[in-house]
Amino acid sequence: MSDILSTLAKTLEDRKKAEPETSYVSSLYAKGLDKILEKVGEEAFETVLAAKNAEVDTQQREKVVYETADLWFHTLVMLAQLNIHPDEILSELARREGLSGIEEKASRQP
Ligand SMILES: N=c1c2ncn([C@@H]3O[C@H](COP(=O)(O)OP(=O)(O)OP(=O)(O)O)[C@@H](O)[C@H]3O)c2ncn1[C@@H]1O[C@H](COP(=O)(O)O)[C@@H](O)[C@H]1O
Repeated sequence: MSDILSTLAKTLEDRKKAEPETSYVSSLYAKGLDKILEKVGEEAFETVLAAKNAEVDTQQREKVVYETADLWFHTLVMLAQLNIHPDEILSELARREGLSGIEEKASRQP
């Protein structure tokens, strides 16, 4: 796992013990899963919008990076709230490596 992802995962875990007044992450935990999911949905929408704009205006590229970072960050908060470590997602991606999406779909039970 990249260093930054690993460090962030640890920070998100530590924030479970912090006060909501002093930490944005703790304030999200305190508001609960529904609020975190609302943020994930909001950031996903903003990412899609930025990507669509970047298709016609290459100067919007930075906005895609910024919004995707917001989306990944809030997704990591969601995982932390559910006690799922990002390593589990990376392991799943590693498991799928080399497995063609077309073949995998064709092998699914009807
Ligand atoms: N990577 C991030 C990160 N990315 C985005 N954000 C915050 O996410 C929020 C999302 O922006 P919005 O404009 O949608 O938020 P908002 O309008 O305040 O939200 P609502 O009130 O509408 O829900 C902003 O407050 C950003 O500052 C982040 N906050 C924290 N981190 C990381 O998390 C660590 C712990 O943060 P704290 O818990 O705040 O110490 C930090 O050291 C960083 O490494």
